[in-house]
Amino acid sequence: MGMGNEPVLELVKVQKTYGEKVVLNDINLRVNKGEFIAIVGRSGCGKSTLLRIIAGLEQIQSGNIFVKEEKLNGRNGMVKMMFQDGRLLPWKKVYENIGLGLKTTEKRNEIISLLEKVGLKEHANKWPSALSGGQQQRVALARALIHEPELLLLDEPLGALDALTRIEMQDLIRDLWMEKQLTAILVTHDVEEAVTLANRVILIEEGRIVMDQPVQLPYPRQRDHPQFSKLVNQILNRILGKRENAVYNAERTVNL
Ligand SMILES: Nc1ncnc2c1ncn2[C@@H]1O[C@H](COP(=O)(O)OP(=O)(O)OP(=O)(O)O)[C@@H](O)[C@H]1O
Repeated sequence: MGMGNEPVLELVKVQKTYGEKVVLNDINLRVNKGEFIAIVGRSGCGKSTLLRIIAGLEQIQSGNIFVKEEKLNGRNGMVKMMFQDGRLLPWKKVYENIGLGLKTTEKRNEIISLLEKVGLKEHANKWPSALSGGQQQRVALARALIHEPELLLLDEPLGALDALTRIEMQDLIRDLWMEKQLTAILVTHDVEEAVTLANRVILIEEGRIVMDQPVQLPYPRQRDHPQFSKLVNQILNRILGKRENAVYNAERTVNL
């Protein structure tokens, strides 16, 4: 993976408030091309708000955001977001959902190729309601990728899926990230998922970045690798803070 020094995203002293409440405070973050960042933290710490800001869906009170060294000002075609619920249009067929916003003939081959890559070639002409939750998320992923975004934002995209489908989707996301040399930011509750996918795990606590942990294990990540569970443990213990005796049980799914 080529992770150069070319910045795709830069946040400088970003502050976000809702009324009196400071939701994000002095956020400084630089993401280089080809990186896969995972953002973790307790519920309500500001993860989704951060992603929505980067997507240009929320205003900030102070600071600056640059995408490809261009100042971000509202929504930007270079950034695409995928949500926990696929947000597919139920009255459009699968291939139409992927091609939303494109002219009918435009990118036809790319749509077909993406359908193949996400394993849905046979389902191109179906309605979204005929697909499983996991398949719908595959469509949502293809829909984000058809625009060849400079930055892919993933807001807990696998949160509603069963454990097995989740692992399959993690593999798919990793493969596409590698193949297309994507730059991605994933918000997740699942520390194991973060360590499976990311080259950096960022922890937010009460609106501040309190940890920026590189993950140097080779891909594909082996969940039974001692370094893997060690790192998962370390991050979980950091999140859990003062509870010193907290022991992570790898057999259990931990939701924060
Ligand atoms: N539109 C809004 N108006 C007021 N407060 C908001 C709004 N959106 C979010 N907040 C508050 O901002 C804080 C951060 O919310 P955010 O959704 O970013 O957290 P999160 O870390 O993504 O949580 P979760 O993991 O539960 O999704 C929370 O205290 C939340 O109540």
